[in-house]
Amino acid sequence: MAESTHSHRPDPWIAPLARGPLRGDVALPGSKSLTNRELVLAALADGPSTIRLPLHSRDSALMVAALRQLGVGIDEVDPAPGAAPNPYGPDLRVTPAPMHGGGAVDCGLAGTVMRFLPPLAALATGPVTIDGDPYARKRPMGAVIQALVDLGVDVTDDGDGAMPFSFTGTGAVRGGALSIDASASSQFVSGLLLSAPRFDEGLHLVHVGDRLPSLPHIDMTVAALRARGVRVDQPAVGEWVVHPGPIAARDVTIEPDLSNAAPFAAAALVAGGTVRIRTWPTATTQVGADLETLLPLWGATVTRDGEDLVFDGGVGVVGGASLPGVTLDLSRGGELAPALVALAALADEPSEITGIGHLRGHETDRLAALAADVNRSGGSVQELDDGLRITPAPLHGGGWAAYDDHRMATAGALVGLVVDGVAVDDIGCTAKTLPQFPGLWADLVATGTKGA
Ligand SMILES: O=C(O)C1=C[C@@H](OP(=O)(O)O)[C@@H](O)[C@H](O)C1
Ligand SMILES: C=C(OP(=O)(O)O)C(=O)O
Repeated sequence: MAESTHSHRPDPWIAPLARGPLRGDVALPGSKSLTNRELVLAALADGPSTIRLPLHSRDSALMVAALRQLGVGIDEVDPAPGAAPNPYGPDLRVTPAPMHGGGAVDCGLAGTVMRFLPPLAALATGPVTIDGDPYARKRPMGAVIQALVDLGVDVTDDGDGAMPFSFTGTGAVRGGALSIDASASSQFVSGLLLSAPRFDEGLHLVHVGDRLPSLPHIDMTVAALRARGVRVDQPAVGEWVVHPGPIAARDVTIEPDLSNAAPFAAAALVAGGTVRIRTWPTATTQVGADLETLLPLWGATVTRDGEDLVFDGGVGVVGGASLPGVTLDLSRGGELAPALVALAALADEPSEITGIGHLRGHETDRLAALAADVNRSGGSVQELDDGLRITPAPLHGGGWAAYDDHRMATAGALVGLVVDGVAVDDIGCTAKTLPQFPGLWADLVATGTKGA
C-alpha cells in the first residue's frame, strides 16, 4: 500500500524571518473540505456536474483517483466561457456511472477520503479494500467500520478499528436507523450523510458519544446535500434524517480554503502590517470564517474590502508589540489549532485552548506534536485531557517536526517569522491541501519592509 508522502527525508526548510510589517495579498486555492464533498456528491448524482475552482492537492487527488477506480468519470475541463482560468488547476467534470469494485483504494493520509469513500464504495458492486499511508492506519476508523456492518455490509477487518479493511459491495445499502459515536471525528457523520440519499431507506443517524467536534463541518455537509435537492431533517442536536432520493447534478464553484488562510492571516499579528485574503465569502459553512472573530482575540483588526478580507496585525510581535494570552474552546474548529497554538506560543501571557482532544486522531497526534515542537524550541506547553496550556517562554530556532502534517509544517513557518532558524523537517507535506505553500509564504514574507 502507499508509502507515506515521502519515502526519503527531504532537506529541512528554514522558515524565513520577517524583516518588517507585511503587505500581504494572498489568493488561496479551493477548500479541501468543500472539494472532496462535491466530488462525492457529484459521483452519486443523477447526471454530470462541473466543479469549478476545485482544490488540486494530495487530498483531492486521492479522492479523484479513488472515485475513478470505482468507475466514476472525472475529466479536466476548461473554465466556463468568459471565466478567468483557475491558476491552481483545471475545473473538473464528474460523470456518474454504475460503480464497480475498485480493488485496493489508497486514502493516503486524507481523513475526508478515509471517512467519505467507504459508505460510497458500499454502493458499488464488487470487492473494495480501504487502506492508506502507514500513519493513516493509526487514525480512528472504528465508527466507519461498525456503521458499515450495522448497515448490512459484509466487512472483513482485523478488529482494530483501523485501516485496512475490505468488503464486497452489492450495489445497494439498506440504510435506515443507525447510531454511531462520532466523538473522535465529525467526518464519521459527514461520510455517512453524504451517501445516505442513495441508501434504500435513507438514513436516520444518531450520535451517541459524549462530544461532537467540528460541528461547522457537519453543517457544511448538510448544506451541500440540501443544495443538491436532498431532504435532510435535524430533529435534535446530534440527530439527522436523510430522506432517500436523487442527488441533483449541479455545477458548483469552490470557495478558497479559509482554514488554510490561518497561518497567512496570523502572520500579520506576528510580523505586523496587513494581510489581504482574496475573495473571502460573505456567507460560508467553512469554519475558517471563525478567524474573523478569533484573530481579534490576539489583537488583530479585521475589515472587509470589497470581496476580500484584510487582517491588520498592527506592529506585530516583530515590531515589539506583545500578544495577549487567550483562553478558548476550539471544539468548533480543531483544524485551526496548529496556527493558533503557534500564536499562543509567541504570546507574553498564558493561554489555554481546549475542546481539541480529538486532534490526537488527526494527521498526527497534534497535541503531542505541538507540545513537542514548541517545547523543543524553548517553549512551555502542557497537554491537557482535551487541549493544551501554553505558558510564555522565549523561543529559539532548531528542528521543527511536521510529522507529515501540513498544519504542523505551517505552524512552524509562523513561529519562524520571529524565531531565527526554525527548520521544518518536511515543508513538502503542505501539498496535502496547499502544494503552493512554500512559494506563497516566501511571497508573503518578501512584502515585509525593513523599518517600514
Ligand atoms: O469534514 C471535513 O472536511 C473535516 C472535518 C474535521 O475533522 P475532525 O472532526 O476529525 O476534526 C476537520 O478537522 C478536517 O480538517 C476536515
Ligand atoms: C484534520 C485535517 O484533515 P483530515 O482529517 O481531513 O485529514 C486537517 O486538514 O486539519
